[in-house]
Amino acid sequence: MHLRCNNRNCAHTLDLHERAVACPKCGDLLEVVMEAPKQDPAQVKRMWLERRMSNASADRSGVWRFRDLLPGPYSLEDLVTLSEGNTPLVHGLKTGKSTGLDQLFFKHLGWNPTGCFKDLGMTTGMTEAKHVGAKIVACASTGNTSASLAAYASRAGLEAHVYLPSGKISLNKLAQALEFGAKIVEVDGSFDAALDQLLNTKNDDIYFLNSVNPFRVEGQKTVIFEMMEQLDWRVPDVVICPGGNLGNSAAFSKGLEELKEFGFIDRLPKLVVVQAAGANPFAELWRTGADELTPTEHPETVATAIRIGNPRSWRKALHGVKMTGGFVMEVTDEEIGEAKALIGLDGIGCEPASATTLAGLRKLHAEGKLDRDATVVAILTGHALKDTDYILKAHAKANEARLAEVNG
Ligand SMILES: Cc1ncc(COP(=O)(O)O)c(C=O)c1O
Repeated sequence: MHLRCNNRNCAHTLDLHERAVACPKCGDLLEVVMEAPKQDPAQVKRMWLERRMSNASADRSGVWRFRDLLPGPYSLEDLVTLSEGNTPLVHGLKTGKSTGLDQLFFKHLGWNPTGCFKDLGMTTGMTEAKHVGAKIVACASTGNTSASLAAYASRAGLEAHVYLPSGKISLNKLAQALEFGAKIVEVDGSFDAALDQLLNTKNDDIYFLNSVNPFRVEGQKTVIFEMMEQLDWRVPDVVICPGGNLGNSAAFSKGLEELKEFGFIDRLPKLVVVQAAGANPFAELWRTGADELTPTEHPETVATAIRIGNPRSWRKALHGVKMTGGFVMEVTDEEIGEAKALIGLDGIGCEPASATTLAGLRKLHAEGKLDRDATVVAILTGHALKDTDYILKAHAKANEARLAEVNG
């Protein structure tokens, strides 16, 4: 197991535990090259299931339960875990009707310890940070990464610095970072400016934990393992997820590729990535077929978690979309709002960025592009309570409209 440059023309390799986020030769992102488990896939699947019955701390984690396909080995006592993962696949009822799908499932990653999918990559990233002796961990964030980093840093006994676009994140997420004891650095501008500022900080004591960190990707890919287990290893037709910095899409691609390569599954679901129309550089790249991504200079969307103009993991995500025969699309803020309301009425709820998935499916349904018999898994990335301001404003608006109707 080692690190390798993601640029296939470079393919420079490093030791697994070398402290680098980018390739020292060409600057591209790094990835962990995984080896096939020693046991055959059927045995490994059985072992993963058996661990669900165990009360050992490593097995209670819905990430570390899959440690046969994760970096390591770490001593199990050293894992920085909050029993993350173990999130359900929830059947979509009203949402299913609205998309004409009988087999629509939501994989709700918002039901993680800090209310967001970030915990899945943070447990692996923070474990590695501790392993290499880091003292300070840091990230730039649209809110959720900072909340997760702050929580896991506290567990690990490390100092957390979070770089946030000033006034541009949900207060609930800011409150979480404060609650978990992070040092907040406010940056004028967007998430992209915050990430640039952090990456230009010359402090060798800082260990970077944005999703470009290959160890974050490793934990995040276990979403695919858990989803496949929950579907009794019947491969769905479509996995659809929101796209911001594209860490998730990159991680899901890696998870799928490894499962296929190591003989756990024999085909791949289409990976569909949905962006908000005001922050859509990846959708534009897909539409135009360009070779390089052109960043969106002033990203704008109500889905603040994906208000990102320069997604760093676009090459990895593009590889996954192409490999699976999937595609990239965009939806408007209005479509996101309608979809979010429907997910709420299904008793599930999610934050605005997550609702891009249902918005995308509704759009595809309206265009006659969804097969009723398809099994579709929509990834919900954040909990409804992550952005209560959005909900209260939306309902105040709806109430005003109702009042206007009543008063003629
Ligand atoms: C709730 C939520 N959904 C989606 C995303 C986008 O994920 P990614 O950056 O991995 O594309 C984020 C990123 O912060 C998020 O917080």
